[in-house]
Amino acid sequence: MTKLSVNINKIATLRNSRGGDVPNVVQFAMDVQRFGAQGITIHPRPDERHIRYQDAYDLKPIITTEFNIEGNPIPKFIDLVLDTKPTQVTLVPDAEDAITSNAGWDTIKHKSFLQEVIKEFKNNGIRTSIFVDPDLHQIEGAKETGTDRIELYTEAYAHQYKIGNKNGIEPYMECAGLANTLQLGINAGHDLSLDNIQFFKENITGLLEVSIGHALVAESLYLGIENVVQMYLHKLR
Ligand SMILES: CC(=O)[C@@H](O)[C@H](O)COP(=O)(O)O
Ligand SMILES: NCC(=O)COP(=O)(O)O
Repeated sequence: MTKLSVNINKIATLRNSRGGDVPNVVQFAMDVQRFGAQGITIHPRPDERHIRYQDAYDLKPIITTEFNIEGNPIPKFIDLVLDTKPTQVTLVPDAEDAITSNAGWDTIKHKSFLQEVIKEFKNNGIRTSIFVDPDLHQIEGAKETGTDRIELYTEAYAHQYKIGNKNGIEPYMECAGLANTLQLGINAGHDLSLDNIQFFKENITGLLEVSIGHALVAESLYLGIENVVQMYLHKLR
């Protein structure tokens, strides 16, 4: 079975755009779990433009499923993760000014750094995952870091699928095959959506978890808008 971890960054983006507490990210996380999601993902960024570090502390007590915190392991992030002890930490090499995550780790170049931080998280009972491009050398490098899992960066797959090229799945299938052989757990994320998720799932053996945020929130707006407009019209009769 593949677990669905809902990334709630975009809920925090909406909240922050007005100040105040609407929508409430803690309530949203509770509801999403009640609706069946098997995990909650957050990706606090250093500028706290969406999820704030305080959100991680507020969410921790209400998460009854799996709590996944993603981010670049700068000292402030490492402290947050060690303090809140999520189920899983996903290390992402994103630049401070990146609009969103745009590359996986160079697991060969950063091997000793990754080994060091992964060891610290694992010593504290936190499962580790590292964000990687679908490249066989990077999967081999990931194994050397000691990580429990990899998260396949699916932006390229999503793009190829959107333009009608289903062959875009092939590098992911090869990497998943190697990861399974190396006994690395497989997660995936970035730009996964209702359109492309089923084909990905059907072709990736051993897919343990997907984290989905941007498309899931946009789809929720589209799929919910008719109902909400009708509710307003009803009140205005
Ligand atoms: C690692 C990854 O692909 C996601 O965490 C994604 O980067 C979401 O982050 P933003 O919501 O800041 O775009
Ligand atoms: N790890 C990927 C993630 O959490 C969500 O990415 P996206 O669905 O917002 O692109």
